Formats: sequence, C-alpha cells, structure tokens
Amino acid sequence: MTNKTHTVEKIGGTSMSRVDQLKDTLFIGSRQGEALYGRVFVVSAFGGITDLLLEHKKSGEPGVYGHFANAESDHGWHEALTRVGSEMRKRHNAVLDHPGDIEQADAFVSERTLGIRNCLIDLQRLCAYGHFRLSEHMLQIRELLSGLGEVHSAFVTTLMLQRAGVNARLVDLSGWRDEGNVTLDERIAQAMERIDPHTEMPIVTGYAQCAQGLMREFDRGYSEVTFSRLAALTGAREAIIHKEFHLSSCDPKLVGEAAVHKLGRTNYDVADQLSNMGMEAIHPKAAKTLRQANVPLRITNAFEPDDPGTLIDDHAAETPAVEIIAGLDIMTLEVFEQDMVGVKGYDAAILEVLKRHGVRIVSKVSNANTITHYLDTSFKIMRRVEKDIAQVYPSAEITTRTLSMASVIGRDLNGLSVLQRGLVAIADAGLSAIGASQGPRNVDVQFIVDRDDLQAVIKALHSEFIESVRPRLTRAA
Ligand SMILES: Nc1ncnc2c1ncn2[C@@H]1O[C@H](COP(=O)(O)OP(=O)(O)O)[C@@H](O)[C@H]1O
Ligand SMILES: N[C@@H](CC(=O)OP(=O)(O)O)C(=O)O
Repeated sequence: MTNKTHTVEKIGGTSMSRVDQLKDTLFIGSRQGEALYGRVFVVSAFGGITDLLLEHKKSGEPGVYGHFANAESDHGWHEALTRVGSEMRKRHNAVLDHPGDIEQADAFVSERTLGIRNCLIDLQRLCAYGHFRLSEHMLQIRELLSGLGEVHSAFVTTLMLQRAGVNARLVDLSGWRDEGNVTLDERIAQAMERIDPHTEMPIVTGYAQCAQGLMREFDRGYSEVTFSRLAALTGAREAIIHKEFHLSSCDPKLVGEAAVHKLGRTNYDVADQLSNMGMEAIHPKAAKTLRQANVPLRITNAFEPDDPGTLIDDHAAETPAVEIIAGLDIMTLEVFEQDMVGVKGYDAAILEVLKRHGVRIVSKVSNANTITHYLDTSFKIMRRVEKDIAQVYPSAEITTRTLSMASVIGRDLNGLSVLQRGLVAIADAGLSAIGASQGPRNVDVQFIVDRDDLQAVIKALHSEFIESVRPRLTRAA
C-alpha cells in the first residue's frame, strides 16, 4: 500500500445500522470512477449486536458470552446465540435491497452461528473432563464471539456496495478458521499486502484476531484500535471517524440538534475526558497510536460528508472556552473509617479490590477519614466489591449509592469560573449538586447529582455555558 495518499475511515455501530443511507452519502454520493477510491473503511458491528454477543455495554445484561460464562443454565447461551442470528438477519434485511444479497447474508449468518455453536458445544464437552478447564478458554470465547459482529456488518456492506457497482472487497481480520498466531500489526499487514485502495474499496472488520487478544488488551470500543493501527501502519493521510452526529457541545438527542454547537476543533486532552465520561469520542489507546504516528484525526457526521467535521490534534485552545457538557450514570463507593486519619495505604487496598473486579474509576475524592470513588460499574459487581472491602476493613462503614455525573469540558477553562457558575445554574434550575470538583489543570469540572436530575442539570449547564455565551469581562482564576 502506498503512503499518505489514502485515508482510513471508521464507521461506528450507530451509523452502521443505517449503512444503506451511507451508500448515498459517504460511500458513493456523487463520486464516480477514481474518486470512489483511496479510502479504506473499518466497520463496527451493527448497533447493539456486540451487546447481544457479549453483554450490554451499559447495563451489563448478559449476551451469549455472559450466559456461557455464568453457566447458570446450560442452555441460556444457546437461546442467546439464536437471538443474535435472528437479530443479524433483521438488520441486514433492513439495509439490503436485492434478494440475492439477502440470501447470501442469511447463509453467512447461518454458517457462522452454527460454527460458533458447535465450537462452544465441543468445548463444553471437552471441559467435562477434569484436565480441561473452561475458565482457561473464556478469553478466546469472548474474542470468537465479538468477531462475529464485525464480520457480519463488513460482509453485508461489501455485498451492498458491490451491488451498487463499487469494487468493494471484504477484508476479514477475524481469523475465522485461521491457523497461526499473529500480532495485530502482522494480521493487518498480511491482509492489506495485496490490496490497492486506489482501485478497490477495502471494507475491513473492526475486530482483528491477534495473539495478544484485542478484547483482552482494549476491551469494548476495540474497532477504533484496529482502525488506528491500520491508519498508522499504512501511513494514512488522515484517519476519520464517522459518527451519527457531528461531535457537538452536548448530546443532540438530549438538548435538540438546533441547540448544540458543532466542535470545529479540539484536542486529545478533551477526547480523553470524553472517553472517561463514557462518550467515546475516540478510544484513548487509539488516540495515542495516531498521535505517535502523526496521522491527523477527524471526526465527522457520516450523513453530512461535505462537512469537514472536527479536527483533533495536540494544540492548545486559542481562548478559554467550554466545549462540551457530558453526563454519565455512576455508582459511588464511600469508605468511612475513623481509624483512617493519619494512616497511609487505605486507598491502595480499595484500589486493589476495584482492579480485581475490573471496575472503571471515573473520579474520586477523599478527606481525613473517608475515601469516595465514583465508579462506572453495575450493581452486581458493586456488591462483590463491597463484600471484599468489608473483609479487608471490617470496621469501616461502606456506603454505595447510584448517582450521576455531569461534566463541563474544554481545552482551557481558565478564567471562566465554571465551578461557581455551574452551581448557580443548577440552583437556578431548582436543582442541587451533591458534590462538585475542579482540578487545577482546569480542563473539566464535575458535578455529582441525583440520577433523576441528570438530564435537567445537563440542560441547565448547556444553556449557561454554550447557548448563552456572554462576553467575559473579568479573567478571575
Ligand atoms: N457531544 C456529543 N456529540 C455527538 N453525539 C453525542 C454527544 N454526546 C452523546 N452523543 C450521542 O452518541 C450517540 C452515539 O454516537 P456515535 O458516536 O455515532 O456512536 P458509535 O460509537 O456507535 O459510532 C449519538 O446517537 C448521540 O446521541
Ligand atoms: N462493536 C464493538 C466494537 C466497537 O468499537 O463498536 P463502536 O465503534 O460502535 O463503539 C463494541 O461495541 O465494543
């Protein structure tokens, strides 16, 4: 593949669910002949499919993997896999027109789901013998399952584009029935070796099977890791992430498309804060790869291909400004222990428990005798965490609560009095904040609120900091 003459472009699950519309905008639109090419597409599974294969990203509700891992009922996973198959059929039926293509896609789903079903049955059988432990294979099962979502959406997209006269080629990185143990870079390099993106349009699966395990290393949101490695390895001119909306000052579904402002430019610092709030502007590890390879990153609205979208780079803001308001449901874990005063190491033991249970920490505060973690996790995991901490600190008072966090984010918030104005805006809306914090680096201010109040708080903050931006007269710290 040639250097700096092509782009690598990722399409997320939400937009993939409308891939038929993307044919008329992003993929083809008014392009003809050569103008169609020079673009490598990396696709995610259709929205919600990975949730059914693994577990729901937000609620943790088990999918095929969750059922197989819990093994509460031997057959729960069978039904879950059947459900995946019928949902996949429903999805490609909605986006494909030609009966021949639908037939091929149906056959593809049947073949792959049957293959996975047989593999899991064989594994269960094998593990009935004491020498083979199912627990040792869980990671491979997770990988096997997640790859199915992306290979399905890539297959369907390739069919759709070929039918429309585009020289599209499916690039399946999922390692299905493949031998050998390759690294992520090798997997990508081998697959792209004989492809000329200037005469054909590669449709690459966002999942890539590799020795290190894409899921183990990067977990959900992994297609952005494949995307960024591909862009870096092939020396792309630009890496582009296509989303359902422009990257905006707030979720357009929450405050309305007319109220939000599009972000013209921002930096990786803001992107990191967004991913901390569960709004994956870009996977943090993917951002690092692109930054190090010097590939510019752009985020665009997949349905408005003529708009340049948001450029993300390493530059500081020219003037301080609030850029985004984001919200996240969290759980708080409060450990109160009178004996904590003056003793070091309490936090380390709590962190150890959180790490063991794979809990993501969004933020934390502490005082003389209390350590509070704001966590992104499920009820079930929280119960286990509580139990483990109680064992380490039997006399500590452990309290958990379900709350939410609203965060005001910008490359440079200096002089904007975000904390103070935010609290006033929340109070003016007749609401209150349970906690609030701002760090000296001044790129985000977090407000902890009741779950029921989150939407109203976000609206109030958006109105204060974005919709009614007043010229600043003072520049207090
Ligand atoms: N600041 C924001 N700008 C744009 N979309 C946002 C924002 N905050 C939340 N969203 C929501 O994120 C959803 C998923 O967006 P998208 O990135 O397209 O999904 P995916 O990761 O599946 O590609 C959108 O439907 C939108 O409602
Ligand atoms: N579908 C996978 C991979 C991915 O990155 O998806 P999305 O681009 O829709 O976040 C997941 O949910 O983890």
